[in-house]
Amino acid sequence: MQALQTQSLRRKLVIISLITTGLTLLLSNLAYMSLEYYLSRHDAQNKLSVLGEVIAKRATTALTFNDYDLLHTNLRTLKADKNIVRGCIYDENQQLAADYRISEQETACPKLLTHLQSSHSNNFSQYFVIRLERAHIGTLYLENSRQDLLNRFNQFMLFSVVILAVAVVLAVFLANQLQEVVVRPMRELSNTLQDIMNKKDYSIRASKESNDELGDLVDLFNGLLGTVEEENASLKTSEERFRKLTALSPVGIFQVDTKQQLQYVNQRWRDIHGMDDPEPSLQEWFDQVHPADLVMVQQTWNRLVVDHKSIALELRLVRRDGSHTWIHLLAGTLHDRSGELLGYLGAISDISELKAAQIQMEHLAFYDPLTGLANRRLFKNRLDKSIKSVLRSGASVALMFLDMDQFKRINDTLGHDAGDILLKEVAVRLNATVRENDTVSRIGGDEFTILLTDVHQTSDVLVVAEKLLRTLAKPIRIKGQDIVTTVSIGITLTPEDSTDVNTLMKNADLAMYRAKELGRNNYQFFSEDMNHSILEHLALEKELKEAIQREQFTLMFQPKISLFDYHITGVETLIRWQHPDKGLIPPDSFIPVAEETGQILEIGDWVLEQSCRQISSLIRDGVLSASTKVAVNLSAKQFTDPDLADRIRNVIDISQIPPQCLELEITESTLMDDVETAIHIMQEVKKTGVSIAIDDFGTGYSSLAYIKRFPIDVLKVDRSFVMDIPQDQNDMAITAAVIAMAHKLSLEVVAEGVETEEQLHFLRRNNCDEGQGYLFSRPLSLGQLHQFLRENEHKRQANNYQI
Ligand SMILES: Nc1nc2c(ncn2[C@@H]2O[C@H](COP(=O)(O)O[C@H]3[C@@H](O)[C@H](n4cnc5c(=O)[nH]c(N)nc54)O[C@@H]3COP(=O)(O)O)[C@@H](O)[C@H]2O)c(=O)[nH]1
Repeated sequence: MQALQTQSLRRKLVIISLITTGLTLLLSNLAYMSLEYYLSRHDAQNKLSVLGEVIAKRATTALTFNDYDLLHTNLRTLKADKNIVRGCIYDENQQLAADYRISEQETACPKLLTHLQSSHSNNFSQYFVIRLERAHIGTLYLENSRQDLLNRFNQFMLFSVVILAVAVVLAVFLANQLQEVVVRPMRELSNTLQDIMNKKDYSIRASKESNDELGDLVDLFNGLLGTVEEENASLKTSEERFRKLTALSPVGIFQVDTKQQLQYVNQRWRDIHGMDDPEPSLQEWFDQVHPADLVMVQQTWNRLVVDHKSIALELRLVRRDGSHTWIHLLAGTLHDRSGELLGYLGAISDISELKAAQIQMEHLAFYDPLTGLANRRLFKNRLDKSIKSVLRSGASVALMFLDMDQFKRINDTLGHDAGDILLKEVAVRLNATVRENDTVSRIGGDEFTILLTDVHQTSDVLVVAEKLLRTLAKPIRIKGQDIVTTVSIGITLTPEDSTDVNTLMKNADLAMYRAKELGRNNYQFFSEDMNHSILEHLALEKELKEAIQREQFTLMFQPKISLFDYHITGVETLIRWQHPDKGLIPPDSFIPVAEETGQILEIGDWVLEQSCRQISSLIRDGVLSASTKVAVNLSAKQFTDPDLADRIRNVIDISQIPPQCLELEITESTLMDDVETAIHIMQEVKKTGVSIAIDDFGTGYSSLAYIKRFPIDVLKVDRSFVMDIPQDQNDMAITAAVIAMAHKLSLEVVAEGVETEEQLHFLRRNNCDEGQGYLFSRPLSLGQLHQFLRENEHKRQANNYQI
């Protein structure tokens, strides 16, 4: 059977036919021959039995009477049957009585029955008892030849062989015919298939020649070809679509096989890489990856190759021309239908522009566009990281909060572009002063923060702070002018002061406030006391905001008296805060805060407007003469407000007060901060028609050279010089000199804080023009002022003016 499997179908058919036919014939002939032999032998034995019985009966009488002739005659009847080759009759003594043999060649019957045996092995014999009545009187022996049977058998054998030979020939012929019927269509199918495979033409069909099972097979085969053709067509369409898509795709497509060879790349892929190689390799691709991204790319690629996980990554390529391209790469595994891994398919897109925009956006999100410094967000981020790091390392980090002194004034007077130049220069200087690991940021306006990392002792921070003050104090040349700018610095330390970012920022801010309060251009470390007082400050600021909204302020008026004839020359308006819970709050308690927060501008507007309104009504009512002046205090912030002149004009318009009735009191220290600017502002203010008085004169180290240039009208001698008259000779000398000097400059002189007769006499003796103080009157409400003015006028008219 094994050998059969390697044979052609045609041979198999022939062999199977031959074996089947041969075996069938052989078995049937054998069966038939056996049956025939058995029946013939049975017939011969029957015949021999019948013949033996007849001869034995006939021999009874002859043997009884010892008639041997009759016995021989009896036996000679056996001649009629050619197959009986011997016949022997024995008497009761087993002595041969008569015998017969068909020819002399046959063995003669032995004398004694006991010596009798078959003369030929092919013969068969039979014994018959010869009886008389019941007595055994003799024995008949007959021997029959089988030759006849064998002859018949041989003839049959010969016939069977002939039949078998004919059958085999017939079987071979039929098998050949059968193979033509079965194998030929199959061979045609096979040829058709071979043809299709050679030509790759799935439109070829096998021809159907019969309507049997083979015809069905051809139908099925053609049906299968139809399906294959359809699938092939759709595969071709989809391949064509894929080819077009990849050719037109704005995305670079690539395929890598399991041996890590680049199998396919589209044109866009080449364009992105700037590669012209007809067959670029994966190694060439890896060579193009930016060295800084290489490890990350290899690790990610291994994840795809080893773990078969899809990957997505952004990386830089260094193109052949040296330019950098940012790409986004997506890749995944590619399997066939059975799930077998074919390789990896991926897409890349050029995200350089996107990345540039992203980097720009990130820069905008984390950096100050003007100075390029870190912005508040990035600074807080780094501060947070530093806090975590110092908590681990045990070192310290210092946070500095810097606010430029007088930046607004520079911005307002020289313009915003000058302000920008100044900020940029400050940024450069700050950066140059600290170490590379430290972070400098601009968190808004003129506020900067610095993060000093790795601080081991407070003195380190101190050194940096002093260096910063020195560096920034050097003049900066802007628009042809040397600008000197200073900063106030607040410092807090982590983890000592706090480990919370927002608290640290607040601490440093508070410390910076304190530095400002202490006269600017200095640094202050944060402390809990400071925190407390600044919290109060903040609370006050909040309450002030409400006070402005609800107009909780009121004005007091303090008269100024002519020291020649004691008539009222003017009134100084002094603000009070009518607090709903705390009662009347004096200006010293809230004006500095309002000044710092800028709320003073709103409050100052209100004071100006109310002062002019109320005094103008007094003038209209005839209570005050039209030459009486109303003096309003201006804080430094109000004075440097670029809209000051407009505000004044506006108030004059609203209140209808003559401009010459309004006097602005500006402290000496305000003017001395920046003399040139102060002169410029005063000149602008003077254009409105109002007069200007220098308040608190003598406390601000004024240079006489400057005073000469100031366009002022009045000089108010500070109360501190007047109060010790006549006890303090120095004060008396200074006061006298100031009065004389002012008169030389054609300025009127007002002495503040006149409380005693001695002071009054001294001032009169030294020709001081006017006086103001408790000796004449304390600050009065509007009603009280009304009464005071009436009483004063009565006294004057009665010429009995007595203080
Ligand atoms: N920017 C503004 N500043 C204002 C305004 N109103 C007041 N102020 C300034 O507040 C400071 C304190 O003012 P006040 O508590 O009103 O004190 C004034 C007088 O009450 C006080 N004075 C006057 N005479 C005497 C005296 O004989 N003895 C004595 N002990 N004190 C006296 O002096 C203050 C007025 O001083 P001056 O302004 O220098 O003339 C004060 O600096 C005010 O300027 C405001 O609306 N805006």
